Amino acid sequence: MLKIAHLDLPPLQGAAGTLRLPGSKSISNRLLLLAALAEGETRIEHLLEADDTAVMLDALRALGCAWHRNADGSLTVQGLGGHLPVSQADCFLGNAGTAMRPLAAALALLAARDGGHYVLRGVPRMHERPIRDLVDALRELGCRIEDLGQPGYPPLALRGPASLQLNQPVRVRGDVSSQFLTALLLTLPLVAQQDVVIEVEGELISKPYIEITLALLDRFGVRVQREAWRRFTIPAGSRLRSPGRLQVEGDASAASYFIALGALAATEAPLVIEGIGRNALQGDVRFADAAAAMGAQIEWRDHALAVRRGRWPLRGIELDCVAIPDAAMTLAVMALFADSPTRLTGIASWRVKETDRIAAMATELRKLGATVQEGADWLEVHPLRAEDWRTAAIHTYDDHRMAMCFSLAALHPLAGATPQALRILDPGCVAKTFPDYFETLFDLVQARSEDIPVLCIDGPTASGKGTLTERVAERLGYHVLESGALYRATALAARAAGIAWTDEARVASMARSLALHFSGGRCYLEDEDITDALRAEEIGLGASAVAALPAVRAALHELQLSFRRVPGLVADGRDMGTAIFPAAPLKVFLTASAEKRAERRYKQLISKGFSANMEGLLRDLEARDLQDKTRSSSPLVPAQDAFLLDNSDLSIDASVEQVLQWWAQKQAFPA
Ligand SMILES: Nc1ncnc2c1ncn2[C@@H]1O[C@H](COP(=O)(O)OP(=O)(O)OP(=O)(O)O)[C@@H](O)[C@H]1O
Ligand SMILES: Nc1ccn([C@H]2C[C@H](O)[C@@H](COP(=O)(O)O)O2)c(=O)n1
Repeated sequence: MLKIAHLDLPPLQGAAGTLRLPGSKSISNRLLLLAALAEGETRIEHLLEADDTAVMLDALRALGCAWHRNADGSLTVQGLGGHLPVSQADCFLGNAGTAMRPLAAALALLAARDGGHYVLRGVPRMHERPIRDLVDALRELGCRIEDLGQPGYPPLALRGPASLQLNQPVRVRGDVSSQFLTALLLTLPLVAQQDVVIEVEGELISKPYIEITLALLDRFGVRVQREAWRRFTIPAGSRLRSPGRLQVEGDASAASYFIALGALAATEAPLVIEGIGRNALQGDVRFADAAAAMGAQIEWRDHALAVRRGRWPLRGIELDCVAIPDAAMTLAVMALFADSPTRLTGIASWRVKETDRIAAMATELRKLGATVQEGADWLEVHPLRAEDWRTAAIHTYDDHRMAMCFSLAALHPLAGATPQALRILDPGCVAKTFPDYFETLFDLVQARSEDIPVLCIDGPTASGKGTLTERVAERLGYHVLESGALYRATALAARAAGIAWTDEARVASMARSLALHFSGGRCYLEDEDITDALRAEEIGLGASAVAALPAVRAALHELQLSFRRVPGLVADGRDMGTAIFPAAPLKVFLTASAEKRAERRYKQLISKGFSANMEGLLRDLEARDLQDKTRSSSPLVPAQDAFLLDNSDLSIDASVEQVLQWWAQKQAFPA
């Protein structure tokens, strides 16, 4: 997950491959609540692991519900059988509407029936998201609900006991958010000693979400009778009973970004999206029809969608998006790639989501140069013409969907006109529903190699290149190439095979076939974790020896280039700026006095439990410097255009800030 201030995207060119969607947010949080309230134990597979489910799980635990993760990643919830073991709790629900609304209903009803005092609160934006319609419906039933802040908005206190009036139908508005009706449907079975009737006022929006609610209630043994979309009856004697085991389907709203990606950029082969298919429960899967209307070619499979570019440019459409409110945001960005305007209507609910999404979308699309008109419940986006494109820093308003859909703008053909397509501010906000969104995207997209930025950090041993590289890459969300590890692995593998480090042909042949891979900060040769073995001083000397052989350097050249992947690379070594990435936009040559470097290496070895001797280290380090500087092939010298950084008396943090400052000066968006 990227926890950085901003993410710079290079112009993207194509997309291919297969991805697995995270679990649906809407299904995950409904299932968690039902499983917690039901009788019996429920095992949930493919549950979404993100901020919105984390706050729900924390709240359930605070309410006395036990749950645990299983070795296979599934989650087991011990149902409470409709009775809370705690009579007081204060729950923080972040910005998760799918947790706030149903928990408010559940706790209001249980407090009324059994007594208790519960508080629900969230982040400041949650306290601006209306809940009055639900609170009014619950008050009409007799629940005692206190507004702790602005009336009609969280935070709320839910108290009891109170006498529940279930003889009359409970009325709830359906035209602001369907989550109010969902909250009542999920929780009224807790008090259904008699038939409980819910009547919807106004035209119900987002009906597919109610279908999800009804389908899940059915799995928990509650068969709600529905008359049109106006009247719902929970039969007397309804009880929530665990079905035992359940699977969460992939998130259909999250699928929209990849359906769009396929439509925009899968020109060779389809992009395969696993986790939803033709029998998907979620209404947002119908986003695929909208994308098809714009020109996407979509093959529906049982549990996957295969999407490729069809009509190009895309076709502008006019669509009532009331059934696909979340996924519809993606259409607004696709509209930039069309040949006629796209008009999205029925999106009034965007105004009360994580942010005012109509205003946010219009503002940010305009930053890219698009012409956009907006109304109370509609948005019209015009195709982005060549002369209008502008690279922009996209504000995401702490809204995961803003970050995800705007990343697609980097595919715009005009984005290639600038070295940096666009900047996404606060990309970490995707953690709400899709913590690995950007990593998933980067695995699927392609860019011209020369468009992918590289920062080179070269310098002598123990100058701190590796440390600086890691920190800078972390701050930019870029990949890392620790090229010394490739020479070290070659030396290690040669020694294991009994090949002398001076045998150029055999060592080079070994380097060409190295089965190396990096994962979770560890380095593997075949299946063996060689991370620690690589750091032995002796292997460092061996690496220096094999690195002096031109055939070995040539053998490792391609492998090093293959690390240049979207969104960017920070490469550390001796010849990154001079030989491997000579056109890199930023080259840093990092040095420190030999004494300081020996002292750092000494401390490093001792802290890892290795024995070390200062004089010996200084001697080895100077010998290595000499060998690296004087070899004929790619010697250790600063590139002509490198910035020199002597960090003998500079802390790690100060070195990182210096490099980031140099980098910012090279960017379209200086810090
Ligand atoms: N500016 C600094 N001040 C003090 N210590 C530092 C500084 N930069 C790095 N170090 C420390 O120096 C040690 C060596 O750093 P690092 O392993 O990053 O060097 P390196 O140049 O990558 O070495 P090698 O080329 O041998 O892999 C580490 O323990 C690191 O924490
Ligand atoms: N780009 C590179 C990287 C490393 N080497 C050689 C020279 C070093 O002595 C040895 C080990 O590197 P380290 O892990 O200490 O960075 O590998 C090189 O020649 N070119």
